[in-house]
Amino acid sequence: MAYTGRTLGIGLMNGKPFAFYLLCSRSFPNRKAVIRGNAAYIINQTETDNPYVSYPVVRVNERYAVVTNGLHTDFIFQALEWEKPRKALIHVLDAMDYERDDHNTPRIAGVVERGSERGWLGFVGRDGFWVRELELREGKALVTATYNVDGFIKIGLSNFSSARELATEILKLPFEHKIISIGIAEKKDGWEIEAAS
Ligand SMILES: NC(=O)c1ncn([C@@H]2O[C@H](COP(=O)(O)O)[C@@H](O)[C@H]2O)c1NC=O
Repeated sequence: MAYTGRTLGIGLMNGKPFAFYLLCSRSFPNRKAVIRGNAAYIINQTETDNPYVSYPVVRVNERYAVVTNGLHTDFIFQALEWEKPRKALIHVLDAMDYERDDHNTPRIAGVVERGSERGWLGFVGRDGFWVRELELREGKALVTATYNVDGFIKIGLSNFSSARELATEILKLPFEHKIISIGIAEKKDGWEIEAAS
């Protein structure tokens, strides 16, 4: 598979929604994930002027989990206080647009809802913009990425029963330049967030 860069997915396992993030990077491999309460952050550990390589990557509340490849995580999460996921993704991705870096790197985003078998993916690039509300299928992830994925692809996953197991499974996927994975899985009263590297 060609290099996908930042890659994320949403799906259903054992009847419960999940989401994941897979940080793949050629240029900034020295990163770490920090999980704090209801949020996770990607932190770049080398000196750089690039504004796109450290960011809030996950935010959850008792209803939604949001995962993205940039600062738009917080804006989408906040918009969910007054609008549904499809509208929140449309508004925020349209407002923030793609990254003004050397690659015109797209912004990507995923949202899942506790107790729901529907999920949402969004993408804004220089030449494309889409937001989809999707039916989640048992044992499958719907996956999009910054580079070389046309829309989204469907990937089958081995059974997992925790966010940690999900993060470990995701690291086994055949994507290039994998650095960190983050699993987000439904639990009794919210979401579990775990990272693996
Ligand atoms: N979110 C991230 O972790 C992230 N990592 C790298 N980028 C951007 O993508 C460019 C290419 O990075 P790479 O060669 O690692 O795929 C970087 O110069 C940077 O502007 C990112 N921006 C969006 O994906």
